[in-house]
Amino acid sequence: MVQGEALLKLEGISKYYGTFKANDRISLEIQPGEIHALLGENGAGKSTLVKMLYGSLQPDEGRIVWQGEGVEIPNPATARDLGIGMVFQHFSLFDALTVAENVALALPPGKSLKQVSKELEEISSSYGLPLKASARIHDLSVGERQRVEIVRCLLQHPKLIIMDEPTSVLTPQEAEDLFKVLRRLSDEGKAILYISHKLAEVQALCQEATILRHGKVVGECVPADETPISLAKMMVGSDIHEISPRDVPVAHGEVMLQVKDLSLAGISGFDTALKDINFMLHKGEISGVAGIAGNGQNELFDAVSGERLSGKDNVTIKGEPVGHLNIQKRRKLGAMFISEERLGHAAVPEFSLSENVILTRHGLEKDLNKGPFVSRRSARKVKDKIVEQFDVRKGSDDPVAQSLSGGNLQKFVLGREVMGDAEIIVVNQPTWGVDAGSAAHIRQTLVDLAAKGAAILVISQDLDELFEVADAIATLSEGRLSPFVPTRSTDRHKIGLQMTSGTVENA
Ligand SMILES: Nc1ncnc2c1ncn2[C@@H]1O[C@H](COP(=O)(O)OP(=O)(O)OP(=O)(O)O)[C@@H](O)[C@H]1O
Repeated sequence: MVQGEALLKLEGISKYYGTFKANDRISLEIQPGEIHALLGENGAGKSTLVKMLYGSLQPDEGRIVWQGEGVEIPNPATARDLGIGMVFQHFSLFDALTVAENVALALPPGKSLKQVSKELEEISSSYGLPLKASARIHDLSVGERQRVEIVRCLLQHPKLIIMDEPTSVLTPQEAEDLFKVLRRLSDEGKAILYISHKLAEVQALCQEATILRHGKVVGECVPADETPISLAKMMVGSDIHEISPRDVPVAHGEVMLQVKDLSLAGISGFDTALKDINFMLHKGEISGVAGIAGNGQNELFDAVSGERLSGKDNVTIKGEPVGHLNIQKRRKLGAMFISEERLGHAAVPEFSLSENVILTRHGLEKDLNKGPFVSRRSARKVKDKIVEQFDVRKGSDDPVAQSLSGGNLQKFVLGREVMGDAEIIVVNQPTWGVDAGSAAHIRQTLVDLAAKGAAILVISQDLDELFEVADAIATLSEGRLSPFVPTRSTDRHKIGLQMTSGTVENA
């Protein structure tokens, strides 16, 4: 590689899905040691672009120049051989295996497990990413799992590391630790391509940014010279909306949802047991449950929604015991549930959007039911309404759910559930992977619904989000829920510490 030469140069890269152009003649340059942000709204084409760099998709047009030479990257193994590593947003580790076994699987064969263990412990301690080679993945926190991914990537000696929303699963303290590691990697000459919707962190960390809109490069900038608002404006092409919070403390109205003495053992070895959970959710109130993923969030959601049954009196909706009732019966009582896992759980991947409307809204929306039949025309109308109100971007009129970008599918699923007259809304990670403009829209929708009297429980790992919308916050740690405290009487630091301490007293 010639001195002063770009590490990576993309020249007019395009990618089509059918006739839809997801990347449109993208050009960008990354220098060695540069932390380069790739920004853009949901569906702007970021994942499509990095998949081509990692060899899991092939460009239809354009050239990838790596260290001064044109290259083809037919598969991830070639990307790794070239020195391009990726830390995935959805962790790709095997739960039942140890750290060393997971790492060994990604390395070329030939090294003994003992050798791999030694190397990984050396690299992990030298970078301040403590890990035990013999630990089983299912015993690790989400932050620790991310460390495994990073160490695994570092063992392949990458010159460029692609990171897709790495802090979305971390506490503020863990995110700070990660930034230290990334700055050190950059000082050592490793470049990082960093995708994030958190614009403040992009400003603190990244030296350069490329902004995509509708598959095209619409700008390049030095993030530190911008503000989160000006960055968001470049991405969206117009001003983004700021949340207008309710400034009056909420008077405690009628109890809409109550969870009482709820303890549930984990079903498999990998679930978290819920331990003596107690709380009340009142009319017009937004309560936020903070916590690091894997501390019982999904189990709590499942128990409240009826995905998993409990004792009859453990859960009540408007005073009626429902612990023994399934999710459809709880929906009929006016409650809506939006799960974290969009594909497969909240939406059927191979179904069109209108078919996905039918899934949760049949029996609730009058027009959808024509006697014993379902009206597809009405389902398409409901779909159009959601798409318009929640600005869902898609490649065709009624595409299958799995073709939407992550953030757009989230907007669709949330829109589907909150349309209509839900009195109680329970939502798990409402804006995970959603861009800044749409996240603001979703949060505003929740605040407005509460102002109209809905009782809302928001389970979220995003503390900024909870501080923006919630009237009261509790933390979930190792299956125990702390008492709710009014948001204005606590702060991010205290809640962040409580999330990691695991010593929370139950209410
Ligand atoms: N397999 C596919 N088939 C058809 N269209 C697709 C497919 N994958 C992505 N798309 C479309 O391509 C566009 C770009 O998607 P991509 O996932 O690259 O966006 P993104 O910028 O990474 O979004 P997000 O921030 O939501 O992850 C979207 O409009 C999406 O609907």
